[in-house]
Amino acid sequence: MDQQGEGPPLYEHIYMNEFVYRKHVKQEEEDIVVCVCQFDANDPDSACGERCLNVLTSTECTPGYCPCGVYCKNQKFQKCEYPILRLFKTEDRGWGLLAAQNIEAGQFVIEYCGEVISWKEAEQRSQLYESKGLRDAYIISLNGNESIDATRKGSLARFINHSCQPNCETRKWTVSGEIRVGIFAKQDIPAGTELSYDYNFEWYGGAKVRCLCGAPSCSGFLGAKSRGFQEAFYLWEDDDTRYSVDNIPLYDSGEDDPSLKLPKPPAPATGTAAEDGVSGSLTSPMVIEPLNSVRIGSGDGEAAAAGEQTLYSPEAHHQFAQNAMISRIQSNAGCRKYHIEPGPSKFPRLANGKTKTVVKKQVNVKLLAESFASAGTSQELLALEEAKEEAAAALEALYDEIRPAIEEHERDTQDSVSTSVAEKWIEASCRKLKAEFDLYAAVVKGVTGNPRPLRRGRAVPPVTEGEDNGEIKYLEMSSSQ
Ligand SMILES: C[S@@+](CC[C@H](N)C(=O)[O-])C[C@H]1O[C@@H](n2cnc3c(N)ncnc32)[C@H](O)[C@@H]1O
Repeated sequence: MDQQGEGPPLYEHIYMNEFVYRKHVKQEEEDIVVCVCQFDANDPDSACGERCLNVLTSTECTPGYCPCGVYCKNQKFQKCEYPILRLFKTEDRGWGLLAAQNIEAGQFVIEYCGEVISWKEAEQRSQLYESKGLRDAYIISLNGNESIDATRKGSLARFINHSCQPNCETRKWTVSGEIRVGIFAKQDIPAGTELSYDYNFEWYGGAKVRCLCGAPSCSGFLGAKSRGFQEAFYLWEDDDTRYSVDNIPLYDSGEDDPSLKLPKPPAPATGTAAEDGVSGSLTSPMVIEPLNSVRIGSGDGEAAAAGEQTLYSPEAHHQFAQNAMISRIQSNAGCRKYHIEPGPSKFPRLANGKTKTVVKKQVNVKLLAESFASAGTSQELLALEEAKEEAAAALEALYDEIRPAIEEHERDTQDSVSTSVAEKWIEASCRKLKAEFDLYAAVVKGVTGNPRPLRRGRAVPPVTEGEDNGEIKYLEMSSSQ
């Protein structure tokens, strides 16, 4: 929010991205895609309207090359063709941006300009801004390697606030060989309406910031729907009720053997995470994603209390960045095509489209194995558990390895992941599934074929008279029986 009291926030206004750590791509002539539109004075859509090949691929026409010349309508980023917008001070979210004229659904509103920096630089700057107490986040993710930082230099787009029910959305366009981020109207926006889009905040373990968008579907906090945030704060979500770490009743380990007991369902929340009073700094990069992306967020030091990484150590940041990447990739086009997911999802989708956060029950195989009388079964279980863990680790490692490839394909070409990457992934997933299957099959086999409940009177080997006091007894058998 406003760092300078009542005055306008200090930043340098720019109309184009500035390249800080590298030069702007120099587009070769043979790389320029020329459309086949022909200007027709009677057809307003003829000069690079919706049918233009470049428009269809979210690429702007290059001045001097477009057959429609000065009539070309597909150079909106380059010509800064924005509707009239007005900066205003909101009551509770610092500055915001208004439509000062009616805007039509689909209309290009403004480019999100700033300094194009590497992802590493974005991490460092985030830490710096955090340490300086800057509360507002202006860094967005541009592609797998780069971000746009509008903190010091930017366009008016830097003032658009987040909403969980936004009237605008972000889209990526290719302009002269570079990807640029535009804000587009999702719906007709009457003059005087505040503009908003969904930030898809990346959560790095920073402050939990209450979302003040006021939408009925508001998620409570900026980034609350991000995977990392949910993992840190929510264990369970039922329709509109979220059960956070704070709400889970303490389990009394003295009651019985926890490994053999299912977790109790959480008690109804009295103060869900969404009700915690929080404030704090927020300098984590935002992620600008294609429309089908997962939301990602920003958060706070409670993560540390919850056993998560602490704020902004390089390792911690890397860790969170990885988690965040996983969230994004889960829903990108390439992964949908090949059903690539970063392991079994902790957030299954409900019929109403919401996610349900469930705690995966951890079976303590060691204890389970001990409860089988047969030493053979025990050993088999332990060996299979080891195989399962190895396969899971291999899958995780592979995921980290192929993540940049998936991102590159998703972001730069909006295309699917390459077949070889997908095949590698499928192979590793199968290996892990097989290891899991073998383990659980062995457990079942151990239960059905080994510790078999026997009662007197059945056609089973007899037990000694007097032993039958109603208790279930187990008979030692070999696991192959
Ligand atoms: C890109 S800036 C938006 C402009 C900002 N309001 C300003 O005064 O410069 C993003 C920051 O605005 C604030 N913000 C944006 N949307 C918000 C929301 N829905 N609820 C609470 N704070 C919000 C947060 O501090 C966020 O980090």
